[in-house]
Amino acid sequence: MKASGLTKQFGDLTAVDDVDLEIPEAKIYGFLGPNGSGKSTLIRMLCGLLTPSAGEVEVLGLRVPGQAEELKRSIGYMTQKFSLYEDLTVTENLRFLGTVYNIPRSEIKQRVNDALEEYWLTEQRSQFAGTLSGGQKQRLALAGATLHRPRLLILDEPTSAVDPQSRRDFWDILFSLAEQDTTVLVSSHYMDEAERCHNLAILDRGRLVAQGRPRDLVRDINAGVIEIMTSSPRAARDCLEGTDGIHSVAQLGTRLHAIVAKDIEDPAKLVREQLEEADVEGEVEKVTANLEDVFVVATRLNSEQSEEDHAA
Ligand SMILES: Nc1ncnc2c1ncn2[C@@H]1O[C@H](COP(=O)(O)OP(=O)(O)OP(=O)(O)O)[C@@H](O)[C@H]1O
Repeated sequence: MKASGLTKQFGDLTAVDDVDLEIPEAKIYGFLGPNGSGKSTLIRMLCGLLTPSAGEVEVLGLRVPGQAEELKRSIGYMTQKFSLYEDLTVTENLRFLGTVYNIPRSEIKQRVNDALEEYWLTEQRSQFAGTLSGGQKQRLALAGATLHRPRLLILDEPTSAVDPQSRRDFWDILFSLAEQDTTVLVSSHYMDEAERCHNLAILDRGRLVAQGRPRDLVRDINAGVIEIMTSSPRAARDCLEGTDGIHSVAQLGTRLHAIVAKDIEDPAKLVREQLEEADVEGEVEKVTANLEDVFVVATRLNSEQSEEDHAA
């Protein structure tokens, strides 16, 4: 799957700005970005649900926008909003979707039974969808989105309303779908979810600011990451923020992560000196970056680039 020069304008707003992507098949590909960064707009263009203002997509051997109608039959789509009928039972919802997808009548029953089993909903089969728990609703939505066995599955922030255990279960299902040859595109603003994807694109204000395997992104981060263990995180933060060469400081419990510009030769020394000057005690250590650090650096470089573009 390949996209080139993909752009979407809504009036004056460029929601997606000249994005090139190469997405491998039968893998889970994640889109990470804050609210409004263009994730939904981008994935909707990738699967032919939204016509791009410019650019092209080649997916499952079809071209979008030209062959978007044909493509729609091969995709499954699930959004964060529960879109099934609350006053139909689990089975009725799935049967109904079977007819929408034009699955032959003789096959629907078997498919629905298989889906109930695969998505652990057999016990709830006669329950009204509206009375399911958050995690069960989400599995039902996924069962519905995959009933016609799509080769491409699109999930737009699918796990925003469920607890961590349900999220883990959900991801187990996604991995087994990918193993069965389904390409999965998933948008999220959770770092722990992004970490699970085989590949990841980071978006910021419509631009693609980084892409790669999560562990490569973390390894190749363009900055030094310094961890500070301190009993006065507030004071440490105050003295580090605004220091030349320190891009940002994020608090994770009693630890702080300071992201230091890559041209600073000894980032730990810079942090130590700042703390000493402000009389704040703490242990300082250079650490391996995490995805949140990658995200901070990528979005920061993007704002600097935007400012330069603006000034030019
Ligand atoms: N149909 C539309 N008309 C006008 N503006 C739109 C439309 N759809 C999206 N936008 C705007 O485009 C930008 C990107 O929105 P999009 O929904 O793609 O972001 P997102 O990263 O998916 O955000 P979220 O995490 O909040 O879902 C936003 O500023 C949004 O207001």
